[in-house]
Amino acid sequence: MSALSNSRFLKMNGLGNEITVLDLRGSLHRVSPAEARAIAADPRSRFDQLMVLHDPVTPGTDAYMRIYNTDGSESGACGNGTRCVAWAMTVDPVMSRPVDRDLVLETKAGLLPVERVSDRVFTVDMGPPRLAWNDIPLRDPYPDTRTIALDTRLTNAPELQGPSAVSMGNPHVIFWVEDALAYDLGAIGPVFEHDPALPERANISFAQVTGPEHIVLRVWERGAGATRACGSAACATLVAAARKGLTGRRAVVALPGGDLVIEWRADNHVLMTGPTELEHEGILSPALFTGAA
Ligand SMILES: N[C@H](CCC[C@H](N)C(=O)O)C(=O)O
Repeated sequence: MSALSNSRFLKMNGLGNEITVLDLRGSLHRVSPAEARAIAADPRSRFDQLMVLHDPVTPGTDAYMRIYNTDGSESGACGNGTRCVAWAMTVDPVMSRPVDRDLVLETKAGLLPVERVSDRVFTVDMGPPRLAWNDIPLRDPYPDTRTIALDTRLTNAPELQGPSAVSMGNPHVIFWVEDALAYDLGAIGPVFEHDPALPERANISFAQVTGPEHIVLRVWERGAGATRACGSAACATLVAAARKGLTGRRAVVALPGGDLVIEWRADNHVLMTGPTELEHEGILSPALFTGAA
């Protein structure tokens, strides 16, 4: 029987980005890719990202998070999921613990301080963007990642060239487009996600800059597909837009699920503000894990 059988979970969302939160603090179990896929396969616990809480690693932090995509792969960042975890750790009667300061969460990519703005709204300090080609990572060395080249050329969308690349602890490629709604994400997203110039694949964004403080964004997520919102993509896009002089350092990023406010502060940290929503809680059925080791 899996150590996860009968574990309590929260099904949440951040702007429609489907998030399942699982608290493994106090346990040494590490969710396997097969277990993550099994949890995703049940409609009650379905997720774009599974956020797993572990005991804190770095002194002064409140939890270490592992982040899984629908396909079982792991990511270093998930903005919408981090807000959901912050809600769970400050409000949920089972997961919350008293803290007399703002939460600090940790992932393999670094520390994420979180501030509660109102009941369900949180600001996450997503840290500094990583702009060097080998940090994103890209296959080819670029002195400047504001414009890169992928191997993929689409005959039906030849304008999709020269995207920007940014890491927010996870890799993002951003295409600048006239109309973000014009693209069939399900058809073209996976082709770019798996481009040979992206050694760890990437989240693929289609960004339409509609003003110096406004961007319309659609995202095909690595390992999860088209989602209603992607917080780290919104951060990566604002950084890339500001670097290209398309926007200032603060903008509203409009995603299918709603708006995020993103600010690239003078100290180089990127702040993301947005809502969270609890849908329901549940218990992982042992039957889910038959055959998933
Ligand atoms: N939805 C998440 C990002 C997930 C990124 C993941 N698909 C990856 O493999 O990097 C967000 O709100 O930031």
